[in-house]
Amino acid sequence: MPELVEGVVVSLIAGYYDVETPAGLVRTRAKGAFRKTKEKPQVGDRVKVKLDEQGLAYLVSILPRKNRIGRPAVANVSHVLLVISAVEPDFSVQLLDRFLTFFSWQGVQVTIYLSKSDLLGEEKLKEVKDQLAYYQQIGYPVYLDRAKLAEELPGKIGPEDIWTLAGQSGAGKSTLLNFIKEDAQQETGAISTSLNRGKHTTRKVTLFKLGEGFLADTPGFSSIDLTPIKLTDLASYFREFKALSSGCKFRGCQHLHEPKCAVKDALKKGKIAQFRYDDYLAMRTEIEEGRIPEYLK
Ligand SMILES: Nc1nc2c(ncn2[C@@H]2O[C@H](COP(=O)(O)OP(=O)(O)OP(=O)(O)O)[C@@H](O)[C@H]2O)c(=O)[nH]1
Ligand SMILES: [Zn+2]
Repeated sequence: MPELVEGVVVSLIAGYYDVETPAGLVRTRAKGAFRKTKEKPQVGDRVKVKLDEQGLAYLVSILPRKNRIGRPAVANVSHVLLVISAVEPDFSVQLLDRFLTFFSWQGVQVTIYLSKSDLLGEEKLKEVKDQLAYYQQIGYPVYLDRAKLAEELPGKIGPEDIWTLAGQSGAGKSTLLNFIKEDAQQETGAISTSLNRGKHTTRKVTLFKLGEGFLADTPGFSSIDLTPIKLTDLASYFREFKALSSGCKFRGCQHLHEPKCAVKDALKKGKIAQFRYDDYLAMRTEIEEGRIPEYLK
């Protein structure tokens, strides 16, 4: 009786799929019949693997995919570590809001890391910190300290979780990834083999074990496209709006000119930041007109 096990595709190498299973890492080939179908297994896919009597392993099916994001693409991303720089490129809540909205739409949770805070003067840094405090308050974990992030990250990655990095070009994704990998390597010698393998496949993506799940071993991605978002859904991706929307008089309230709107009420009282609301309006226009800002391309 051939044995069927479930696992996660952690890398693609010359026609082979390496699958992490409860029994360890298994190098598999896609089954002939399955290869003919259009669907190709991707890194991050949960798959079923059949082990035959000769000890050969075949990837026989892909379980339903939750999402597929980034370049190179990773399937089933559960969390993004969003790197946003204090300078070069300059910190901007507009940029941050667009990333957060995109990931919310994709059903991905976000942890924010502010890079290059060392390059900012005290006064400017305080401004940025104040703005980030708002995001923390609405539920996004925020880190400014790289060492603290690297230390706490493994504990945040639960079983089945797949994390990847994202952020604007030059934000510091590679720098952070290298730091995290070094830190992880010092903690556990066990993952060093998969880390080394990753080094030779920089254009491809590899998942390495971190915490109880995985972190993608690539600098992640910098471009996102918001234009496919349905306009009437946009407000639901602003988490503090969503939390309040049950208090709006109208179901499906877009928080524009509707009477008795809980979101506009909170805005007036200063509970919702004006910059968030302004961004909501700006993004509505962008989606309506089908254009996205230059820095997101
Ligand atoms: N001072 C300082 N410099 C940093 C920090 N993080 C990154 N840098 C520098 O910022 C530059 C860009 O960093 P990368 O890590 O290459 O940025 P990236 O996000 O991977 O960029 P892309 O590959 O273009 O997407 C490099 O010169 C880094 O050395 C930081 O926390 N402080
Ligand atoms: Zn409303």
